[in-house]
Amino acid sequence: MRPVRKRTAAVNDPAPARAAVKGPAPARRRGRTAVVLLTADLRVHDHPPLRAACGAADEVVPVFVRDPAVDRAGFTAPNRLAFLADCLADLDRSLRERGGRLVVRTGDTVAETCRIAREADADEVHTAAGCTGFARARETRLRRALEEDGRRLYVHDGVDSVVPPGDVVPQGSDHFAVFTPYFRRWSERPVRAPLPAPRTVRVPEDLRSDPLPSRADVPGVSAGLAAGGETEARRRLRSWTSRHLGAYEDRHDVLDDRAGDGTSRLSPYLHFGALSPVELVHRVRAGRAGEEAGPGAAAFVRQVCWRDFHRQVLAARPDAVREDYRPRHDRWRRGDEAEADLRAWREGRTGYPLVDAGMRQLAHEGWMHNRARLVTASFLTKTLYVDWREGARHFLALLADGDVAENQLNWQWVAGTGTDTRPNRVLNPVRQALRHDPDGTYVRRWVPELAGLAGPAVHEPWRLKGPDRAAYDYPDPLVGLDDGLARFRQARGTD
Ligand SMILES: Cc1cc2nc3c(=O)[nH]c(=O)nc-3n(C[C@H](O)[C@H](O)[C@H](O)COP(=O)(O)OP(=O)(O)OC[C@H]3O[C@@H](n4cnc5c(N)ncnc54)[C@H](O)[C@@H]3O)c2cc1C
Repeated sequence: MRPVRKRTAAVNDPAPARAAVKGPAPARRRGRTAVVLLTADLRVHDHPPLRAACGAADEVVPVFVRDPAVDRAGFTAPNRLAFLADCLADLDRSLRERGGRLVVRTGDTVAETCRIAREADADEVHTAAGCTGFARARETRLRRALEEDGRRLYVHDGVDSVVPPGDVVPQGSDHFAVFTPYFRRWSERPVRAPLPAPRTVRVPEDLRSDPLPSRADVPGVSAGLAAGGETEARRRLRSWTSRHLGAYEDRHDVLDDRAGDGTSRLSPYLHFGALSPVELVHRVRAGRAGEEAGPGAAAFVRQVCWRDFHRQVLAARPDAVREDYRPRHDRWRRGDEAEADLRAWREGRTGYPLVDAGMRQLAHEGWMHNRARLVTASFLTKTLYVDWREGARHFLALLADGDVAENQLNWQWVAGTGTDTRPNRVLNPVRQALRHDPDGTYVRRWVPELAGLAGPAVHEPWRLKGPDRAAYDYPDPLVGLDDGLARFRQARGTD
């Protein structure tokens, strides 16, 4: 029996439950049970594996496996564990509303999935395709193990991306290496219709489940971490798109987040699959009742495309998690001085208020505005000339949306080892601050020791002299911007 890779329909399909399928569609039989292995797809709406399993079987086992191998790979962090706990609790509630429940197991994902398939006497397992090397290797092992047991694995594409990696490729290559041509082709692709949540999910009664993890049991969580879960994701999607989407094109780079809504803050929900990117794009393109989707929607959808872009790069080049996508022969600074600079950057004490504000927002919320991510990452990799891997590791230790594809490839983009066509550009943190936080509100919020400095003066405290300067307990800049720039240009051989 061969495993089957399923594709949900790529086009608007009036009957989405009959999505296009590669290979034989399983016919529904009485008494039949299917397992749905959930990974980064913690939702009930627009869930192709769940819909397919509900369509094929009388009883369905939605299972999430807490796998120590994921921890060992170094990609778990308190903020994401807490957010995950929220997502699992919410998913369990949604399944219970539909007559079912979530089954949680702990152990090796492959062994546990096979065990539960045996216990439930399920002859098929449905799961979503992943884009990382880790996920793909796990899929291969699962397929083999299930085959040995006489069971069948269905892997569904298009669950955590709008366009699955590999579906849009340039001639003669397995992926796009530059965003703009990818975006053009991506935009031409019709997007399949989102699938409704199943009305009922019947789960066999006698299956054991470990207790659901709880956010309260996770130590070291950021005080300002958002609540996770599909219900919250859908609430946020509704309220943000109705009130702020229209202004996105103009406001997405505004750092002053007193209003807090220049961007959607949906990234952690997308990371855990609490929100479907397919549904997100549909909703945004559809606009408000009776209105055309405007430039805000177009700018937003373009941003969501970056997510798919990185996923298709990583699927083709799994080594880009750790290796330079485009090596620039960097000899990054190492040693005590570089370590001290890195520490100051992590702690938000570089002496550049915008950089420090971003780093402190990250520590407090487990999230950082995209513009601040760009500035803080450029400062580390270019002005301080410290290896992007160090910065990526720190971001992954804190970000609720910390995602191997998006984090590593954005870091590489900023460091100039990735897909940026201008790899040696350096963002000046003062100019960026004056442009994107002109009144200094963002900085004063996150660097309260400078709150006494009114207006844009907060961006350059080093201009103060004598006792005025001494009144502020805030460090001097780690390095002059001109010196940092000269060091970087020399290292890259562009001076
Ligand atoms: C150094 C660095 C590291 C980053 N690490 C991550 C990460 O680990 N996980 C992550 O999801 N994003 C990452 N990003 C991308 C981006 O900063 C976040 O997706 C965005 O800030 C999330 O906020 P939002 O949901 O309000 O975005 P919005 O502006 O509302 O955008 C909507 C969605 O589009 C997607 N998106 C927007 N910008 C990007 C981008 N540059 N790359 C990929 N997707 C994008 C996100 O899914 C986002 O939720 C990183 C960017 C940089 C520069």
